[in-house]
Amino acid sequence: MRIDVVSLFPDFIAQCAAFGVTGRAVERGLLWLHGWNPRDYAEGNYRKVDDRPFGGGPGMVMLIDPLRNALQAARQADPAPSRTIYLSPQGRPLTQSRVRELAGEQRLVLLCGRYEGIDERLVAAEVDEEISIGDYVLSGGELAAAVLVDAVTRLQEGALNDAESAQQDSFGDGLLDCPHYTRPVEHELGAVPEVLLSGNHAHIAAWRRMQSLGRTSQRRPDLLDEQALSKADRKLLEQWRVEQG
Ligand SMILES: COc1ccccc1CNc1ccc(C(N)=O)cn1
Repeated sequence: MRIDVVSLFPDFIAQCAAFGVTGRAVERGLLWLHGWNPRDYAEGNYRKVDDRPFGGGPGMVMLIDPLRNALQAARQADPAPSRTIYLSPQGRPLTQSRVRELAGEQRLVLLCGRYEGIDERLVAAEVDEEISIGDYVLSGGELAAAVLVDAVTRLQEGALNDAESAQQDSFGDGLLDCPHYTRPVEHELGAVPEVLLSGNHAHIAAWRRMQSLGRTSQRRPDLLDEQALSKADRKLLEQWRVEQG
């Protein structure tokens, strides 16, 4: 997958992606990242990229033309069609199911705003969709873009090894993950749940599913509402609630 990022800090995303799973994906040629700086496409010797907001108010707004020129340069850099996404608090909340859809695209062009945002005429004319990574305000869209890059890269074929993709699946099933434990068995902070030491894989799988269901019902009941629970799941959840007391 090729991802072009239009940002005043074009190397930001590439540096975020340079580690771990995404770094490996870049090395394996599964992810191709390129940054485009609107300042390189700005007029005048001050290379102006922002200006005062019409109607008054604090802060600055990003100008149309430097962004538009950078977006066009990014799109023209590769013949494959691309989808332009603007990361903003006004966007549609990003979910794993949306990540799965975007991971299937050949190309994404990510537009990162700074200051108070971007002239709305550019958004209306050049943006295919606005996405928010959560209900909070950041100093720029770059961190949100880096989150999206990470999430879609993990789903590229060959990006994860077997253990990592199994982990991804346990999250991807729409429930919160179960608790995890490792050595030592005994610790001043407590012991490891017996079932995990039993070697009984059916019991372990049932316990993990029960923990995922219980945690989801306790912490994110909204996610549970979306799940059509099987009879077995409802039984496990009931058992978890009894054990919780
Ligand atoms: C004041 O900042 C802006 C105002 C308008 C647009 C973009 C920005 C850049 N900041 C962002 C970007 C994305 C998210 C998110 N929740 O996805 C949060 N902040």
